[in-house]
Amino acid sequence: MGEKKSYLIRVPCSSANIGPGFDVIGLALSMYLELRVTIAQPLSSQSAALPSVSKCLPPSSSSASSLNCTITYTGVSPESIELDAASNLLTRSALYLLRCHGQHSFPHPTKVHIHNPIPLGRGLGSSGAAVVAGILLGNLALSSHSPSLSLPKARLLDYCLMIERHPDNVAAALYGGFVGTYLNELDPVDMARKEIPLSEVLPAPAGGLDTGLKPPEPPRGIGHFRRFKWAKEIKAVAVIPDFEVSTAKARECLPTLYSRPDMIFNLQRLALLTTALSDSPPDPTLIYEAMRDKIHQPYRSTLIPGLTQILESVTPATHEGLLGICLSGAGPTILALATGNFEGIAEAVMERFEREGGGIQCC
Ligand SMILES: Nc1ncnc2c1ncn2[C@@H]1O[C@H](COP(=O)(O)OP(=O)(O)OP(=O)(O)O)[C@@H](O)[C@H]1O
Ligand SMILES: N[C@@H](CCO)C(=O)O
Repeated sequence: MGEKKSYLIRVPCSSANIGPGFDVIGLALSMYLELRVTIAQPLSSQSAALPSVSKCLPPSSSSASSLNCTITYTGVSPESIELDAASNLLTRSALYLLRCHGQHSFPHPTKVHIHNPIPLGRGLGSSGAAVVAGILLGNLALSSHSPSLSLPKARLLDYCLMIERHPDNVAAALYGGFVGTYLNELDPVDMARKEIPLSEVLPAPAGGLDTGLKPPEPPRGIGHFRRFKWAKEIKAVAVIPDFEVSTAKARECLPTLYSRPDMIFNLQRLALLTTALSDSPPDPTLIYEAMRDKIHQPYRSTLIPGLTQILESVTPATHEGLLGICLSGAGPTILALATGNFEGIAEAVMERFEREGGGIQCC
């Protein structure tokens, strides 16, 4: 084993759905999960041209080495983040990719410092960012052994989609920008492979060398994305309530069947929304209407006190600069798109959370 090389992996948080685009639309925002990674290089690959990294941040907490990988962490909710590589979502995602390629642990020694400002379980794609960062880490570890093994982004998206099974957050996190996504209709064999229980793709904890088992590889081309244009005047304001809503719970409260009028309501708006958000100057009347939704927000209001009142009362007519407003991802964060008056809009949402939501504070 020769020298060590350092790398920086930076993945944005994201807001999914943007109203009517449930499981379709993702918007990357400017808050980043960062990994500072040091991997020992086999002598044969020392000459490979790879990104460099600046100094690591001082760790707040660290783990003993597991599966050849030591994790340190700074950022939000340190008490909720596993520091054992066999249990941490990020390193388990990396191990999934490595094990599909016959490597059962990280190159010895691998050090990963995670700096995470993305609040967990608030609808800002923390898990999507963690999965994308983990798959990028796995790809880095794989290519450190043999640069020719490095996988293209489209294939990395397949790996991400085996773990986080809706494409909106992971596509925005992996590619950046404002994206539309779909899942392909796969042939029956590949479809069955895609539906393999998550516990088999990502066992928790991930076993050590002794498991010897190869996990199910992703079918090729599970999902596809397209980046849309975004009008430069439009900025995002995220109001983050001080409580968590797990995405799993927020999906359980949705119906399995929808009425034709509700589906048509969403399709009509979604068809206009992506263009409306690229138009300069933006049209508040069109965007506010195009961000309305009938297939997830009304059901999620049971988990998020005050949601309905906020969406109905904070409008372009009442708040100058506002274009549209929606639940961010599975919530509870509220996402407002605006051209100005950002603080006034944020204060109005916070005030209504406190009043209508029985004293909910925002952080
Ligand atoms: N950096 C991280 N390291 C380890 N685990 C993480 C990390 N980020 C998120 N997680 C895991 O993901 C969970 C949150 O995922 P969840 O899908 O419920 O919400 P979210 O991704 O923040 O919101 P949304 O999917 O609505 O945008 C956390 O409770 C934690 O278990
Ligand atoms: N589209 C997903 C995003 C959250 O991860 C949902 O709303 O459940």
